[in-house]
Amino acid sequence: MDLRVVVSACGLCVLFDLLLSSLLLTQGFSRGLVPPGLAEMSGLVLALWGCSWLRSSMLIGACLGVMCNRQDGPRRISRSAPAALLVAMVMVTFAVAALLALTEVDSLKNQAWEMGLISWTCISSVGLVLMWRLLGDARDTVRNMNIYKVRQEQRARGAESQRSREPEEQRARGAEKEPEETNSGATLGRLLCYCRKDSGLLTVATLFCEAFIPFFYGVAIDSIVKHQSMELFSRPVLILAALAVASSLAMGVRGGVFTLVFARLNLRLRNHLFRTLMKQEIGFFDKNHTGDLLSRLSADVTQVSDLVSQNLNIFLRSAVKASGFSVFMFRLSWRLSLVSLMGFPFIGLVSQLYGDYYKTLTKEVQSTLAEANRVAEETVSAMRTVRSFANEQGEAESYYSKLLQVFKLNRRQALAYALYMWSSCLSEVALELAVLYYGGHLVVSGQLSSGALISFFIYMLQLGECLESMASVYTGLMQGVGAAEKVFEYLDREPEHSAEQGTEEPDTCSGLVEFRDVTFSYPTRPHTHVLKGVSFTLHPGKVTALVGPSGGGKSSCVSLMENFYLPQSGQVLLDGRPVQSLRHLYLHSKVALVGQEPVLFARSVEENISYGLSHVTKENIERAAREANAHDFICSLHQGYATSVGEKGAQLSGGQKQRVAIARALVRNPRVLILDEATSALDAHSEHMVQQALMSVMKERTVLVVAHRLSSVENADHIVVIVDGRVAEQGTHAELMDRRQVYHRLVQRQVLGLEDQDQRPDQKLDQRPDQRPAEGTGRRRRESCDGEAESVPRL
Ligand SMILES: Nc1ncnc2c1ncn2[C@@H]1O[C@H](COP(=O)(O)OP(=O)(O)OP(=O)(O)O)[C@@H](O)[C@H]1O
Repeated sequence: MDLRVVVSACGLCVLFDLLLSSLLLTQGFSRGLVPPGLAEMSGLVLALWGCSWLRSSMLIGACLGVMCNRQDGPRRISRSAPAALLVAMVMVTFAVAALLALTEVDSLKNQAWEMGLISWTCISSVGLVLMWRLLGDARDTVRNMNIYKVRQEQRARGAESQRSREPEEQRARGAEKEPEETNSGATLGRLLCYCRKDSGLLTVATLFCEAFIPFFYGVAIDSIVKHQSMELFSRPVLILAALAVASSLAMGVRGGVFTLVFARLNLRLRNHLFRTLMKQEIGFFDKNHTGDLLSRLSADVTQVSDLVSQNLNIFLRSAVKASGFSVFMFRLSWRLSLVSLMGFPFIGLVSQLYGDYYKTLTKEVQSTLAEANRVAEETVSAMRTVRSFANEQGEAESYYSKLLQVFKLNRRQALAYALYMWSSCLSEVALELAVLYYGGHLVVSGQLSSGALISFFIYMLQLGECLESMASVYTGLMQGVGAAEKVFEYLDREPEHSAEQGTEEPDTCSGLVEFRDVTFSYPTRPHTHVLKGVSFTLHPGKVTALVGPSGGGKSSCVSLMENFYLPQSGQVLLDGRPVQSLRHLYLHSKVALVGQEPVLFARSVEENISYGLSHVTKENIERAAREANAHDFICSLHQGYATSVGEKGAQLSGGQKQRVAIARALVRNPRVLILDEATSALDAHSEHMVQQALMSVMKERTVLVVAHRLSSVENADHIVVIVDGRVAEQGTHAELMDRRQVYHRLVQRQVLGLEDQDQRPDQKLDQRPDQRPAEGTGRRRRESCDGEAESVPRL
């Protein structure tokens, strides 16, 4: 709302408050405070009138504050909202105390003006809180408009030049949307929506019969103290026994329901989150660490399900019980009820402050824990490298430092909890003493029986427990909301480039692939063009080889053919249709990739070969394995095709893994076969065998070979040389050799054996299977210190 409107509204409220309070006061006094004893109360009534001045000065001060400091003022007012709430609560409490004091003097009917002042004090105290909130949320729209215009002009005047000076990584980060400020209420609402399916189960949690127990305790005590009759006494005792049995039964049912709801919610959230992750574009996985994603999927989801199911259960039960107890309390004594209700808002305020603080801490704990998980995950998955560099101690230290950060946050949580417990216990005891004191006064003055006081006291203790549970639910839910906000962040994420958006599914596919003037940069480095206007064609039935120095952009071409990323300009076409317009399943049944670093799943050989296909016969699997020259070694494994290959295929040699990966591609009978250095891990004999086998399957297909070895390139029908993201030259082996340019130089270097000298030892280590990241694309290249991809002169 606009600042000026809110300030004007505040001014009107102040005026009205002062006028009405003064009117009520003067009317009361003009009656001359007739009833005996009421004159003693004049100080109290004057103090109530004084409250209106306090409220008015607070509001006037706040208005002046926001008007003088339009930028920061509302934010500061918003931050001081708990203090304003506290003042308002004190005023309401004071008004209720005044009401109780007046009841001691005369019937309330005879004190209408004083009652009016008390009611108005309560209403206007609530109004104070509302106006405070409005001031906190108010925005100076005129000023914002002006600032917006100035910024627009500045932007138009050459913000571009400044942009070009920004570091690239920073801009890449900026390209990601700024995380919007999250609203706990909205998150909670969404979480509750997830529990909607369990609403039937959750209502069972509201089963209770404890509300009647204290009442019958009072009846039993009165039957002895007042009536001194065993006959009257035994009836309530029997009822109490029956109630005890029923309430223990209800408690058991609630426990079971809670566990069931937790399991159902956990199942739904995890399933939904994993499916959403599967839909994300490959660039998302380049940007986010595996450890972070796994942390969301496991720790955060469990925490959310646990806290939500547990807290919902407690909240529902406590809310129903609390309303039952309140009814009984008001029936026993409305005055005592008012005294006990006076203290609860204060306890609630402490809980809210604690809950908000706890939510912030929880978010920090989650992020730090995710970082610790990432370190652990990275280390464990690269254990061979860690061992070979003898860096176990270093990794343990870096994991420990992350754990220490978590510990420090946990320590703050512990301190906050201790303070919270101390303050809430203190306020509870103060309240109990106040009720006991006032209750004693009522019993002594004959306004209440002793049995009713005992019943009331038990009700109040139980109501306190219920409200405490509800307050702890708030804290617990805030903790769950902190974790849920992170889970929802992923659940809400729409993939920038969805694999599922293609719809076309042509009946025939000849396998003609065209790159038309393709320019491309990775989402993590949006301003570095990896491919710059690349154009070439892959013809059906022909083998095309993509060669060039390392980091030139060969694998990036493969990624685009697989529709892992979208080019910034230009098109990649399959049979004249852009690959992103084709249906996901269709594209990947026609185009099969054997990656540079094939990743196998921790399943059997057979399951790995038939991966992603629902109906594939054993004969087809064996045929593909034979074509990939893998059948013999698979048969020699102890369980043949049923042998498990271990995590990422760790129980197979590099060459065996590559042959299983080739079989996995061939079993789909693809029109386009991409071999991205697919035979690089094979020894000379195996490579020859695989190539012989591939020769026959290549005949009717479009084949793209990304290779470094001369042997796998020279027989290709067409060779495309890619250097620094551009097509440097293309032609057959003979043509390119005749030209004596880039290709010729690359071949010469390999023939002369210079390649090995150019590779540093760490580069060779990079090729260790345990260090290789995901198949095909997720690879990050080695970089020299200045960030440029190095050009190792390989073919
Ligand atoms: N996922 C990625 N995110 C950001 N940059 C990447 C990514 N993958 C590769 N690159 C960069 O893109 C450039 C081209 O890499 P690409 O893998 O296409 O080269 P290549 O010719 O296949 O190299 P090699 O012969 O070593 O396999 C390199 O500079 C590399 O650092």
